[in-house]
Parts: sequence; C-alpha cells; structure tokens
Amino acid sequence: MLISSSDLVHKSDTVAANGEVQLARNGDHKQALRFTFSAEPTIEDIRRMQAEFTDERDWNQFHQPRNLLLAMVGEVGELSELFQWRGEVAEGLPDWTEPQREHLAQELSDVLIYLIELAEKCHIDLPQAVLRKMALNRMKYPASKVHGSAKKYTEYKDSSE
Ligand SMILES: Nc1ccn([C@H]2C[C@H](O)[C@@H](COP(=O)(O)OP(=O)(O)OP(=O)(O)O)O2)c(=O)n1
Repeated sequence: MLISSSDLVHKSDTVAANGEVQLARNGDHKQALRFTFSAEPTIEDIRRMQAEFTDERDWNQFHQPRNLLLAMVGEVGELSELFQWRGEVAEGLPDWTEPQREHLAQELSDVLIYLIELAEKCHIDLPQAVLRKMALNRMKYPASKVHGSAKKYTEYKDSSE
C-alpha cells in the first residue's frame, strides 16, 4: 500500500523493528508514531541463549547473583556514557549516526542480558513478575487520577484514602 507522510500520524499507528508501518484508524487523535519490537526472541528465549553461552564457557562459577548485578550496573554505566553531556535527545534519536545507534543497541542488550540472567539466578520468573508489577502500577497510578501528571504516588492527596 502506498502511504503518504500525512497518513503516518494517527493514534495507534506503529512502526515495527523491521521498519514495517502498521496503520490503525481508530480515531482522529494525531500522535507520534509508536515504535514496536519484533515478537522474538522472548525473554525466555534470551534466558536460554545466555544460559547456553554461560554453560559452554564454564562461566556459571562466576555468574552468581551479586556478580551479575555488578556486571549489569557496569553496563548501565556504559549505556549512560552514550548520553552523557549531550543534553536531552528527541525520541527516535534523529541526530544519531548509525554507528552510534548500533553502539546504543549493544549497550542496551548488555544490560538486558545481565538483567535476565540475574533474574534467572535469583529464580525470579521475570515475565510473570513484570505482569504482576504492571498490575500494581496500574492500581497505584489510576489513569483517571494521574493523567498528564508525573508526580510520585505518595504526592497525591486523595480524600477517599
Ligand atoms: N563474564 C562474562 C563476560 C561477558 N558476558 C557477555 C554478556 C554481555 O552481553 C557481554 C559483556 O561483555 P564485556 O564484558 O566484554 O563488555 P562489553 O561488550 O560492554 O565490552 P566493552 O567493555 O569493551 O565495551 O558479554 C558474559 O555473559 N559473561
């Protein structure tokens, strides 16, 4: 389908990681395009692949929870360096070069890989934990109450509480 740039600004339109644009026409609200991920690999896929990587190298002896946490924090530091001193950056990082974007992709991946292995080694079922936490977040921050405000939940004075 041929689409013009003006077609690409509707609520719910998405751009998948492969660049494919998914159009939705469920309202007249105009919003920025929403970026989406590929469906795979899943978090469990990444856990399994990293477990294989670790097993093949006999590295489980080093990959205890505390070491994984420190490794992850180190990678968060490397990730932070990419943004350091640049000032605020716009969504989609329009001013970044492809090598810079690839570097960012690698640092984000390092953080995620260590996070997932840390959860595994702590026997936390991360996908299910995320579901539970998001349900809690929705209860703590009802959209009707907090819409458009970034205040912490403790700052809301609710007469019904
Ligand atoms: N003991 C290790 C070492 C590496 N990795 C994996 C997980 C990370 O995705 C990546 C981290 O590799 P490096 O420690 O070499 O860190 P970087 O890839 O960030 O390299 P650099 O520090 O040179 O930027 O490799 C791992 O699982 N266990």
